[in-house]
Amino acid sequence: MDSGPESGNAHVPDGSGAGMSNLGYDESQSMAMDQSMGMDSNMFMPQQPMRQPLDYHLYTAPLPHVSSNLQTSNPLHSFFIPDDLRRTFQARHEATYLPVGPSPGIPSELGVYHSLVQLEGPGGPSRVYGHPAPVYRAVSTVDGNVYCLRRIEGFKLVSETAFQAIDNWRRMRHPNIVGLREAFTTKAFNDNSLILVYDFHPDSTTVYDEHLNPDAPPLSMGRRRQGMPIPERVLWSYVTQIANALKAVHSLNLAARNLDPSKVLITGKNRVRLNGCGILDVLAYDGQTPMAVYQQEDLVSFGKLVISMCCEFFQPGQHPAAPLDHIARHYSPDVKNLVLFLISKPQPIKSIDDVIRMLGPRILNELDAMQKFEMDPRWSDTGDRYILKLFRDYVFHSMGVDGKPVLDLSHVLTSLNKLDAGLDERIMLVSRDDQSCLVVSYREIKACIEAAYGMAKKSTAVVHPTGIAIAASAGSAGREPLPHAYWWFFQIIEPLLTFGGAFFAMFQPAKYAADLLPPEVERLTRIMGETSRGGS
Ligand SMILES: Nc1ncnc2c1ncn2[C@@H]1O[C@H](COP(=O)(O)OP(=O)(O)OP(=O)(O)O)[C@@H](O)[C@H]1O
Repeated sequence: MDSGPESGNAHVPDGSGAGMSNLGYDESQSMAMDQSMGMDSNMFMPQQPMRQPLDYHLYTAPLPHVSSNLQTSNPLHSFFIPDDLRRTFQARHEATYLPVGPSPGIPSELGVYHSLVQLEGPGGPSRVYGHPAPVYRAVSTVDGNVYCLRRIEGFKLVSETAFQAIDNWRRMRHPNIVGLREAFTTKAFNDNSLILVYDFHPDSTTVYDEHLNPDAPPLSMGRRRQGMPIPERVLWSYVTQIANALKAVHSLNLAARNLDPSKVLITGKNRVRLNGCGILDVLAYDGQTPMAVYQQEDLVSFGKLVISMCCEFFQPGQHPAAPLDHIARHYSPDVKNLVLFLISKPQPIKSIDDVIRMLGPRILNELDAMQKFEMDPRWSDTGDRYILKLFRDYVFHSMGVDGKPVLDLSHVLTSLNKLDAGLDERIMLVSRDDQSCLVVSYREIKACIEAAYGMAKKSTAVVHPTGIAIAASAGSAGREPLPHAYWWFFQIIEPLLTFGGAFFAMFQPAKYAADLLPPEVERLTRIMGETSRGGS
């Protein structure tokens, strides 16, 4: 493993470079210029480049809505990603890659992690864990990804068996739980610390900070916190997602044990995830209490969490009469019934399944809100789309003779260029199960893409005006070098080809774009742009 801050930082350009280019700063070019002029860049440039804030005001606001405009008239702004979406990505990129100078007391390396940055200023002991529990952002040398490190200060491990639940937590992959990667102890901070490594969710906040904490730090880009009261619709959305997470946790014979507003992370619009899972399994390990006891405690804590989300005045330990009265006056009777069920004594025992049964129709609402479309699994297996699906595999998912994936950018570029030219050259497309085989020309594939794109344009403009913005930016052939435009096209339709579905009727740009524009895609796109400019 590398040691010392210098070699540790050698990994940073892989991740932070992507971020820097987003910020409009190309460090490599200026370095190259300095070197070609025989100068030592360190003489003239600070090691850490000064970062200029982005000129957010330069992004155009949406044009005024004109109701008489025909849907087909393609207003100018429909060709660009909506500004709020762009700002969200920008904020996430900054939160992930913004370089920060060395901080006192923070080691430059910690196991396979380097470039540690503390996410919040030093605080006192955590309300949930009893120990100071700062959170750091760090880059892994193993995969180059950014992770979130939770450090429990001043914790001395007495028995290795305290780690036995960690393996189960590591297996947990759930959309409403922050994934735990690993846990270890360290003396790198000059004390005994426990470190738990979680997935990093940039620009996230907690339910406590978003709704309950009047002194919460400001959000990025001047966004306002929602504060209290939490609208009933949002409350049910949170409750459904937390119940969903608890169901998964209890099914794996685990217990969350830290249901608290500060341990529910908001990682997107109304998307919540249980955070800090597994910490109390190590911290408060006794090796005797059966998991069922902790699971019953989870349900009571869940009830208290719902009360906290309804009444800001609720304090742990307070008698529930006043909060329940408040809930009865401000929310529908179902909320009060749910809370009463959760905090009352079990007879003989209650389970998360009972809660899910009580939520019944609310779960359907949540499902509706998340997937306002009819899934048609055969959509991508029929008609022109099937050819596109096979062509997508041919271009981007090549396999070697040994069955292993091969990433060959020249093959990608050549294929996209031929596609752009609409050559009569024929290629053989084979499905992944080797059961179908089609021989088609680039000209025919091009016609399929144009038909699919035209359909997307027509339908998304009617159903979701911003959908067309994504689709249009995917295929903005006039503004990008053409292979580049096709690249984007495939990035956008990738999940649609994979999952099927009447996507034209339900195109959810925020949902897809959030999944589709990760830094890796951006990095690859840049590489492609550079390769094609280099004339390969
Ligand atoms: N997995 C994560 N990814 C990204 N950011 C995270 C992650 N976990 C926590 N954070 C950030 O760290 C901040 C602090 O989280 P933490 O759980 O310490 O809350 P807290 O209110 O300080 O609670 P406590 O009283 O336990 O210290 C959160 O607001 C969030 O911005």
